[in-house]
Amino acid sequence: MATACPPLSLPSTSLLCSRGRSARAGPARRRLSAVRCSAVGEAVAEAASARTAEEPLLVSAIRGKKVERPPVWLMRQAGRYMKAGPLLLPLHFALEHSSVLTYCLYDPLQSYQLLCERYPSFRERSENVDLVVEISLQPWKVFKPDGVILFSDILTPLPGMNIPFDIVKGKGPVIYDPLRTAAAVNEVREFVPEDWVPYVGQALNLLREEVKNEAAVLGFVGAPFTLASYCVEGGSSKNFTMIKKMAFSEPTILHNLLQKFTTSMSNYIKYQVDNGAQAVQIFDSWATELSPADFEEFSLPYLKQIVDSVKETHPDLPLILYASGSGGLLERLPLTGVDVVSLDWTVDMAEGRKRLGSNVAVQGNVDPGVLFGSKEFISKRIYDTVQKAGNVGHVLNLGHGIKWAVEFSISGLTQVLEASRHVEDRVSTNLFAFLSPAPTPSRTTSAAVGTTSSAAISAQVAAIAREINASQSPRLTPHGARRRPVPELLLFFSPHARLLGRHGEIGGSEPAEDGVVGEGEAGWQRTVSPAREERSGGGQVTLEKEGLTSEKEAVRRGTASARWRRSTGSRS
Ligand SMILES: Cc1c2[nH]c(c1CCC(=O)O)Cc1[nH]c(c(CCC(=O)O)c1C)Cc1[nH]c(c(CCC(=O)O)c1C)Cc1[nH]c(c(C)c1CCC(=O)O)C2
Repeated sequence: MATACPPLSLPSTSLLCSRGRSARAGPARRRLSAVRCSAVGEAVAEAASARTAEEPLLVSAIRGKKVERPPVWLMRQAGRYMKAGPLLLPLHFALEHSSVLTYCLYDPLQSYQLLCERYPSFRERSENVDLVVEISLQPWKVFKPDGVILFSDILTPLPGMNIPFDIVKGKGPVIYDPLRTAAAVNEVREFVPEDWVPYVGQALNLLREEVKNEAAVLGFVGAPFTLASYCVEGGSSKNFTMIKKMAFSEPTILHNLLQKFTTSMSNYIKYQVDNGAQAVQIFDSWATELSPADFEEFSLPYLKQIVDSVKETHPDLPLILYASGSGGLLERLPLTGVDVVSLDWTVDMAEGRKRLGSNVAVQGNVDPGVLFGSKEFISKRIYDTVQKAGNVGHVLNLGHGIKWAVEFSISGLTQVLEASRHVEDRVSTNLFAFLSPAPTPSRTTSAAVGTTSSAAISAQVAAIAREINASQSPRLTPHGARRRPVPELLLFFSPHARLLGRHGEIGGSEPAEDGVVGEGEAGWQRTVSPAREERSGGGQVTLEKEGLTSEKEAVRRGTASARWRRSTGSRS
């Protein structure tokens, strides 16, 4: 068998704002809340205890506490749907302490796509700390879901287990030497995350710093059977012929492999939580290819072993189990000991609840295809799901990941405002999470950011709409781009926006040196958070407004060039 490739070591200094970052020497152990994860039934009793700032809504909901609304996040929220073509957004912020009007042509809905162009290798994107943090944060900054999932893959640990793999565009995962013999399985090593994926620990730590407790930082791993299916099949599979052949003719070999994944994924979950993950989802996507009897032999015992091992050292860590198409296995899934079972949309939520029993919370289960529907249709389906799931122990999510073809409808604040007027119950905030970009943390509007009340969101959205109207910005289409309507969307300044802004066509040339990109007239300014600035060795990256004759001109010229300047002056 081929030897495993070493972890990609990418020069993160060439990216984003990471100059001189000092990664933590070791995993920072974070104390999770002392509240034990309890059964849904019991939890109602302790429901009076309100969520604290120490605990994100999602974690509270999983613990069975009564929460003001079901938390929401979307599987595959990082990346997949951010597929639209180039788009230039004129943005208008009146900064509180400055008369300078600041613009941003950075469109986060674009940025995953742009990053893919610049970093076409999935492994590169998912193994570089800066990119992982940036991509993980993109959907959170735009939509403010209650969970921020690490941008990574279930297969990321494979090289560390001596199983070389890659993800090939248009093809998916490829395992170069499929594991089909006892000898090949013997070569598989136990995974030591600290040695092989230090970028995962670093990224999780950074995500916790960035997200604070406004959302839960979610880690994830693949389940043994699902990982084994990729390794034995050599990649994605329709019929799972090879792994079934092994299971039914040489089960000992498969059990040996499953045990290796079990020990390794237990370690990996512990590593993730030690570095900041506040809940971990176990993906057993392909376990449902097994008959119930075979699930009991080839998946269930290993899942249970992982849960037992993790709960022994990390009893408070919420564990979520997802298996797509799990209707036939539903009663068996809680036997793993997980805290949450994620349902797909082929199961009715109310029936699913009954079948799972009261000792487990549920996640799901809106059909991802519903996102192709009208806003009214989406609202109705969300409302149904929330009602059927009940008040306690529900995390609203899709039944599977966002489909490739979905381009989120963010077609205007007016429409969203309209929706907010008509939807007045607790579903409304979830509706916002699905349908609208999160309000922007501009200084003028930051007061309401982070609140979950729909009234506050409406007020903020109205303020943003007024800002946009007042500025009467021209609607632009970038050079060479297909003409399309510009969403009236107010965006944020990401601490990582430098690279993205450049790709958003505000500057044309490559950086000569960190922070210096090119010459031009349009003016931009962004600030680096103190924490990040410290990590980047001090200094502030600014892109300043200079030589503009009008706002309109700034936006127009923004497509051509801009001047980035690195200043080491004071923070603004
Ligand atoms: C296409 C693919 C990859 N890796 C994998 C596939 C599926 C191939 C198949 O159907 O057999 C394997 C995989 N990766 C993940 C799962 C479990 C979830 C599922 O059932 O889809 C599975 C089965 C989690 C994930 N895989 C990824 C995440 C990222 C975090 C998030 O959910 O946003 C997770 C949890 C990211 C990922 N992983 C990959 C890409 C291209 C991306 C980024 C964009 C996208 O979502 O398509 C490569």
